[in-house]
Amino acid sequence: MKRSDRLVGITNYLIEHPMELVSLPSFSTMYNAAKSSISEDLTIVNNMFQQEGIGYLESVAGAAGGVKYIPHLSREKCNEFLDQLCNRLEDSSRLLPGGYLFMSDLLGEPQTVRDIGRLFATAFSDRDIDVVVTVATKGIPLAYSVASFLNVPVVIVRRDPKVTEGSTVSINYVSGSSRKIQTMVLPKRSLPDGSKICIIDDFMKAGGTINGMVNLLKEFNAKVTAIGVLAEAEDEEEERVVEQDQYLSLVRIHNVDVKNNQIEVIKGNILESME
Ligand SMILES: O=P(O)(O)OC[C@H]1C[C@H](OP(=O)(O)OP(=O)(O)O)[C@H](O)[C@@H]1O
Repeated sequence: MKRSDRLVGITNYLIEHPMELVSLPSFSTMYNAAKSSISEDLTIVNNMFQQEGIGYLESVAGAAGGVKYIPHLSREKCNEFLDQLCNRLEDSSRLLPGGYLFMSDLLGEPQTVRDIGRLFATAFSDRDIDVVVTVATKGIPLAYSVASFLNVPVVIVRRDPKVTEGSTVSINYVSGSSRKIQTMVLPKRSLPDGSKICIIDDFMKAGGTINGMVNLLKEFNAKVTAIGVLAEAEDEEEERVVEQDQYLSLVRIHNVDVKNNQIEVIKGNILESME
């Protein structure tokens, strides 16, 4: 097989299997090529990934070694995407009662959801994450996207117990959005003890929902190592229950002026977290 053909195959395989260790011998077998040729191929692919600003190959030495494709958007691509996101969201017709924003159209676009997942994975790929957790419903597509780039499973917290899920753990929390006591439920068998968790949600206002998930996960002796929200809104009435340095947001809803039907949407704090 020619090098040019191998490069197409190797590139596709790595992009399809982010964060997964692939040994050189397995590539040699896949493409019937010497390890030295594969090693040269991987150098070319790594250089191109970095030139394209889509990530890099991490080499793992030793007999059980190999390479991992680490999704990592360049700062330029992150800025470009966040600018587009802010422009699309800064549309006063999206404004909903209570300072909420209609975002379901974005959450229905596979390419937008993929880009959001890739951006969070860029910020979280160096954190030790076993599972991505979200709460039904609007956080679900984002959780799957982030999880696909981190190569980890998704666990979904419900707001009501289902007989089809076995014994469950539940906690009560106040979501600033509805200002009412709500319940969060997670089946006991959902998470191995001590799991390291990335929490993802679409929106954070008072932070009661995020905080609820943090408290629920304490019941599983889980460790929250990353929290990501697509959008955060400043909540005038409610004191934010999640500290600024505990979460990353892609965009921030700023200066909501319901009377004049105006909103300003600016970049969130995610870029500050990246070198
Ligand atoms: O920070 P808080 O003040 O708690 O609000 C953020 C919550 C509220 C809203 O969910 P809902 O629209 O209530 O529920 P769903 O996601 O099922 O649409 C959003 O998806 C976050 O989960």
